[in-house]
Amino acid sequence: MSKPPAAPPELPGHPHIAYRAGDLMVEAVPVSHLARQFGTPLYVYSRAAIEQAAQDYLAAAQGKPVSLRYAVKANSSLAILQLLARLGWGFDIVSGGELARVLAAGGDAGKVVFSGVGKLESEMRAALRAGVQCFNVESESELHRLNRVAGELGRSAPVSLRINPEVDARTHPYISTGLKSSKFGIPQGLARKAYSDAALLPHLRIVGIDCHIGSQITSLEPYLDALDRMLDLIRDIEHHGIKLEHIDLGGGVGIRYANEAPPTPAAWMGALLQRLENAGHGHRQVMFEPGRSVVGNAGLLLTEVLTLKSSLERHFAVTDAAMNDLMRPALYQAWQAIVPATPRDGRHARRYDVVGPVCESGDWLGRERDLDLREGDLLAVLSAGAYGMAMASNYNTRPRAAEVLVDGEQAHLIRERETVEQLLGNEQRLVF
Ligand SMILES: Cc1ncc(COP(=O)(O)O)c(C=O)c1O
Ligand SMILES: N[C@@H](CCCC[NH3+])C(=O)O
Repeated sequence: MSKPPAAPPELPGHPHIAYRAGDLMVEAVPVSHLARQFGTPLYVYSRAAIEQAAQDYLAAAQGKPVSLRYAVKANSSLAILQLLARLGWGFDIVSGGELARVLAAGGDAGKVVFSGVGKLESEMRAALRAGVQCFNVESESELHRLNRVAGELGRSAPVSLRINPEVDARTHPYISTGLKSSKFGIPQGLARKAYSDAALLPHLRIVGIDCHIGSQITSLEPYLDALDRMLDLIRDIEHHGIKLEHIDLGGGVGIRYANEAPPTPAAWMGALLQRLENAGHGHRQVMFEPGRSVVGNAGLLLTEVLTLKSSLERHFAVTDAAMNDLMRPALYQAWQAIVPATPRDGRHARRYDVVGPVCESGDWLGRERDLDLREGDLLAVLSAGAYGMAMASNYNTRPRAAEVLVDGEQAHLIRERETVEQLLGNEQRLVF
């Protein structure tokens, strides 16, 4: 007698991604259909999940002096930027390339903040010409450079200074940005001098203050600590006659990859706004730059199992997706759920390392995962909507994956799979 199939896993924290009748579905589309139609590896996003996450933030901001600026670096696909622009979001960019994407997606330059620790003069010029809302400036040197570039263009550059509040965000060290040892921002102790200097530069207009302490933060305390430090600084700076129109508190809340229980955008934003109000700053314009929490759990990476093999010690499932497609596991030892598109009955389950074909021992997507697999099966790496495709590379001359946006029963190809010809086409051969 055959064993009844095991119940498919629940996928908490992944709205619009669920098993139905034994198949993993994104909205109304089984991912197995997508693999057949578009091939693998394939990034798949749910439009409804993105819009729901974006609406959760908008609802939390409703009626409050809050501006939302999506961090383009999390997922910069034009179609996704379009969805957010249509909902009225502005954007947080870190390069001229991201500015070009925002403009191509119909984003409003007047709602763009330009972050980043090393802006090129050409990027400054492009941003000034486009009329961005402000530059988040990270050093004295950048203040002077921006002042000169703005002067040459006959413009005035709106600036907010990014301060390093020196709090431990208690996240992965590579994605902590507010530590004393971090390259980001102006140290707290030098902030007042930087503001006084900026006030004297004729082509700059001070509009705000900014901080960002890191990403994938799942508790409120580090944000509240950072806010308290920023409020102390604001008092000090304003006491010296400099007016600040807005305070930018950086990226959004963390997401559920495994068992994390991050606050909802409403709870998170509510706590920060409450703190501001209690400190007598309730009137102040506040900006947030969420990325991961808008798109992270709205996307998955679909991959086919190419080969099953075993060593004396371990079982390996070699997939057609690799670290060049999804870098987070290799770079941060990040854990992301890996689930089958069509679960089997579990009788042949083994503990697998799910690895890619790239020639690096660090090329793994997940380690020690209990899966019942055959070659040719499809797996989905969940929570891959943020910092997935955006960080993909061509290492090993592997073309980057295609991307599909599911909308109800429809699947729209929003980026074609790269071809090897395209990759080679960028290069020049030597002529002997
Ligand atoms: C300056 C800045 N703003 C916003 C973000 C987005 O953060 P998250 O994706 O955690 O919301 C980042 C990334 O950490 C960032 O560096
Ligand atoms: N790439 C990181 C987040 C980077 C945040 C940018 N400051 C991640 O995947 O978690």
